[in-house]
Amino acid sequence: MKQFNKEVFKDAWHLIKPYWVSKEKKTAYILLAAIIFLNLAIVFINVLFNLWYKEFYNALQEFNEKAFWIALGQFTALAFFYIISAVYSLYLNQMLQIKWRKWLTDEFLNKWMDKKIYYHLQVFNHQTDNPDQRISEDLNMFISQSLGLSLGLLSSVVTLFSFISILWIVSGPLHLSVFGFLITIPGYMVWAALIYAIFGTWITAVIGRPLIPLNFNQQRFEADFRFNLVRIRENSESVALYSGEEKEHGHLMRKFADIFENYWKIMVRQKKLTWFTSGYNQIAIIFPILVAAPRFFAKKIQLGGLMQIAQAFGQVQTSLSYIVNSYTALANWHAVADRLRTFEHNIQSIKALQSINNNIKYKPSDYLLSVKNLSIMLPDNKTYLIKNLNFELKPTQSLLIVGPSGIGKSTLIRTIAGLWPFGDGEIELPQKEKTLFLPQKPYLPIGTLRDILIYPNGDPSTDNEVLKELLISLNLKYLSKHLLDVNMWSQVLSLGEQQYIAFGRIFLQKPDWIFMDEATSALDEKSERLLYMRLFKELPQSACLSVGHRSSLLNYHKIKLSLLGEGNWSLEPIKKSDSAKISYLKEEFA
Ligand SMILES: Nc1ncnc2c1ncn2[C@@H]1O[C@H](COP(=O)(O)OP(=O)(O)OP(=O)(O)O)[C@@H](O)[C@H]1O
Repeated sequence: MKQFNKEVFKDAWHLIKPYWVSKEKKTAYILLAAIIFLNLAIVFINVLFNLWYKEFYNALQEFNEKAFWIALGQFTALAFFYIISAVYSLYLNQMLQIKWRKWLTDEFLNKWMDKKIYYHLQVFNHQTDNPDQRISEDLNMFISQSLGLSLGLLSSVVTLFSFISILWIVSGPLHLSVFGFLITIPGYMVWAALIYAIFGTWITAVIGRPLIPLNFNQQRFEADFRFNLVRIRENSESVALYSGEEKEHGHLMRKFADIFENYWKIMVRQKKLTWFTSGYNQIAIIFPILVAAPRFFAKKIQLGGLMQIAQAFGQVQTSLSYIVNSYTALANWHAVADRLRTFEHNIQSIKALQSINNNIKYKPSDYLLSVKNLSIMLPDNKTYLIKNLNFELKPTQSLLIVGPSGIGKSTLIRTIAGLWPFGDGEIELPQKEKTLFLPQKPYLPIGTLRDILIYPNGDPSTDNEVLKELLISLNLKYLSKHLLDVNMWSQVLSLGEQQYIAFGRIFLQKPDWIFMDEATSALDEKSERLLYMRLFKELPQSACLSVGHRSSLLNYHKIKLSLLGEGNWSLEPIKKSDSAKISYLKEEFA
């Protein structure tokens, strides 16, 4: 963790400021003003309570029943306003927190999603650990702590100054005789409170300081453990097939051992701290009475005065302790702000890398995909996957990219999609809405099959019957009954079924340009054939670019682009002999 310095506050200000100058600033300022007002009202009511203490206990001491009932009436009124202020101060505080959090979450999601940064964070190897934790927990903590700390400090400072003056007035001077000299300490209870609070909070800080890094680590270990559990859930089938339970169990318990060890240290430290703080708090009840007792027994103050002193002392000591203790909260707040700023910095450096690595020029085109002098490299910007590639693809045409594993076929598709920035050349590409990219493992968002089929560019008003018919035509009749069931479909459906669904998206969304990266690899050859035939029948005008290893794919494409390694490639029409079966297949389908 960094030391506290100007940079820390500058960083935090960077995170705080945007909301307070945003479109929502008016509501935010109104809420903040109301919360500050209510907090100050609470301090004021506490001051009135302090005066009340005097009246009430004096009435008791003097057996004055009338004054007793008047004091009870005053108490009821004060308590009434106190309760209203406390309830609305918390309510409005939470309202401001959630509004601020909503706004900031939206901002962070924008930054993370913008220009495919979430993807490039991984490609450029600028991984930020657990971005999910940063966007959910850290933002939440940052906002609640920023508000909590600043409002808490404000209340404590105002309380401190209000009660120090009261304590000064009610405590009176203390006359001491030291070695024959008469020493007078004016407002001696104020000094007693100061010494007590500073001594107490200093010891608390010494004992409690190691808790700061321990709590910081605990959060990290918990997030790590959770992440590993989620990975098993997402890969449950593979783990089950490998019967990897024992290994996974061992791995998870090793991760949990970090939590356990760290928590043990927290426990031990917390125990030491509780020994001290509970003693300190107990003594705080009796300490002011002890210190003020000599003046009470000397009949210089009444019972009411004694109770008033005790209460004012408590307020001064609590607010002082809060101020001194806030450094713990500040350290936590600092850690959270630091994590959020690192995340933002990483996003910024990705943007910078994106603008450095932008030698591939993308131009919009209506009628063709054109690749000119395209070279593609690995992220080291030295190793060529493809050198000076040139080809064109027009509507109705089909191109098949072939080559050994790891040669760069998917990377070419990524480059055409604008995801891979390492290289140079020129790509003319139809608009995004007219294209559909199908990866080998289709992405099925969590939701209904309806949501999945219309993802990403489908018409949201598509009739359910149309979607059911589509599923039936894809040999997925049994799924048509579950069109509106929410499920983690990517874990329920076989990979082949998922590839069928991905084709369903093509038939539904009818893109003019279809890019398929081994999109039929999990299907049997007959299914593959039927899907391609249906594609040519229903979307005769569309252009299709596929990547694949299977020779059967030659039947469905007119041009072959072979990647040969070290950047070399060849482009040739697919010979009739290669695709001899195609006319027969067409007939079969018709
Ligand atoms: N994010 C990345 N960082 C570094 N190297 C990468 C990254 N993604 C891919 N590569 C490398 O780029 C090369 C080409 O990968 P690509 O996925 O394009 O191969 P492919 O021809 O599609 O292989 P396959 O047929 O197995 O799918 C591989 O050597 C791979 O390791």
